[in-house]
Amino acid sequence: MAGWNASLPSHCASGSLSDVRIKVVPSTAVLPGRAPVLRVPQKKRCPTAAAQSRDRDVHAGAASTSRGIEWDKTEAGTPLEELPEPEGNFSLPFLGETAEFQANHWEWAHKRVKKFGPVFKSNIFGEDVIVVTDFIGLQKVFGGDHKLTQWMTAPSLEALCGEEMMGASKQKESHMKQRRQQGAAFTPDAMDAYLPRVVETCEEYFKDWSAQESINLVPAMQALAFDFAEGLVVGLGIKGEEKALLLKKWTEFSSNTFTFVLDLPGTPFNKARRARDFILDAIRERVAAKKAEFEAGTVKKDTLLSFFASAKVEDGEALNVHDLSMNVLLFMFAGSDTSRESHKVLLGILPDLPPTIINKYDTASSRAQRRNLGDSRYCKLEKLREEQAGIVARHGTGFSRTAMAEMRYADAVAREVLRIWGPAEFLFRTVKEDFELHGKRIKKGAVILASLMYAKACDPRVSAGDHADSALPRHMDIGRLHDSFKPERWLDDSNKLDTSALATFGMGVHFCLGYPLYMMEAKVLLAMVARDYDVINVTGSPTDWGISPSKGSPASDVFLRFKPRQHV
Ligand code: HEM
Repeated sequence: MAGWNASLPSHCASGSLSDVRIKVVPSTAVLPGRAPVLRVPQKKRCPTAAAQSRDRDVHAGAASTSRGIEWDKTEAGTPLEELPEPEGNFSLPFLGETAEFQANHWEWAHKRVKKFGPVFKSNIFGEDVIVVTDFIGLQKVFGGDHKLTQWMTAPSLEALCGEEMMGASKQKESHMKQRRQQGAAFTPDAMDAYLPRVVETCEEYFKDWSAQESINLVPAMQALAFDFAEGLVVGLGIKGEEKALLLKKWTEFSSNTFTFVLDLPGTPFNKARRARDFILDAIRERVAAKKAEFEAGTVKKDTLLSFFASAKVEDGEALNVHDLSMNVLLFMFAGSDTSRESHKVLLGILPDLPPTIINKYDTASSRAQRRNLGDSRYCKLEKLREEQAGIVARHGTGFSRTAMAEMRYADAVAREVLRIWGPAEFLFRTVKEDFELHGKRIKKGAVILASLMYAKACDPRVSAGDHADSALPRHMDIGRLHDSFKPERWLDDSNKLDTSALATFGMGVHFCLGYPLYMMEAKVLLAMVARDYDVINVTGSPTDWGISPSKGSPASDVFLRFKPRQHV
């Protein structure tokens, strides 16, 4: 869901922050293998130990996420009241720095980090915010969730998705309970149950795409992500006009969720509210049927809804049809826009993958052959193909938990795409208690804008200093895949890269529940391309991905051709 998290939609540009606050939803349950874990230290340490640990953290960067952080309120033993507040400017009255921030998030942050350090003040969307730009800050902010900080979202999203449900994310007890319940839909067994549908959906789309001369990337990914979300969350099984109408209503809903809460005919909020009601009507019967199936003991657990219906009852509290419907709405919202944005880049960059990933095929003669062919637009997927060839030889062409687990290179490709161009650029929190960050006092009541994107840009595990002179460092530059795109870094344990390095799925207790589901979709997509297709960019010009993931990316239409090839 593009709105759960990070990047603000452009139509929110001029509102006040209280009208556009980012979203996010519920849940703790079963997190994927190397999800970032934030541990609370047992006791406060002396200033020297704290300083040494800080140095270690600076050098280890986000790697420290995986072994826990120190989020005592004061780091150096100085009383909080004596610490200075972060520096920064508010720029123009009312407008603050919104325009500069929106024009280019990288440059805006980079200039200020150089001047004020990694935590600074700004004014965005009419509100004073404290901007946090490095992993140490992210660890403190997200590690402090429910204690130092509190999750926040836009009032409009809260109104549309149910205040009781959204409000649960703000309080520790209700959030943890919600997360336990919802987490039942994201266990490895649940993932097994979703896999056939993911495979079937991908097969249908590839069949359709390969029958066409070319597909327009953005609308194609919109349809695919909606099908994934609808099919996996609720499983209506609708086709044709009925599905097209639901997608239309879904688009009306999701593109108008961050707005002023003004329910008058013609307002964006009104459009979103009406679309929401249409969707709830469309799913209500299905939801009621699933609940009845569960009560009769005949439920087949193959969608998130079926797990929610079961888990809630197993937890001692049966969810009624309305609550289940709101869960469905929320999870479709959480999963569809974010996945759409990510799949778009995942498939969109394939024709431009650099030969550096080719491995043993990247010989002098193959390079010469490519030069002779003179067609640099042909997708260079050899290393992925090689991995798939091995998996098919060992497990056959079907997809199983074991086969998926062996797709390590596909996993690394998906991660590397998200690291460079993850859809969640930033998240918001409110401050519950004063605390110290980088020697500054962060005061209760402040609003924090945590820049996931900038933190990734200066991640010392990846950056190796190439961030010093340029706002957009080479390792994050999607326009220079030869320099930036290195899936191999995820396979080398000495890099200490864990899921925190993606940042785009958040961190700590609100870490994205849908992460394993997204990765499953991404790996099946990559596996099918690698096995069966050449991907050719037929746009006529190289893809311009734009300034940042949330800024109308790609900048113009991209047309891809999926050309069937010989089986590996
Ligand atoms: C590439 C795809 C995705 C991205 C980039 C993404 C990003 C995020 C981020 C950044 C957060 C944390 C927000 C915060 O801490 O304020 C989050 C939370 C969440 N995401 Fe995702 N998400 C993706 C896919 C999904 C999918 C497919 C689902 C489910 C179908 C999902 C469900 C959730 C839920 C339920 C939460 C709330 C967890 C909590 O608050 O405890 N996400 N997501």
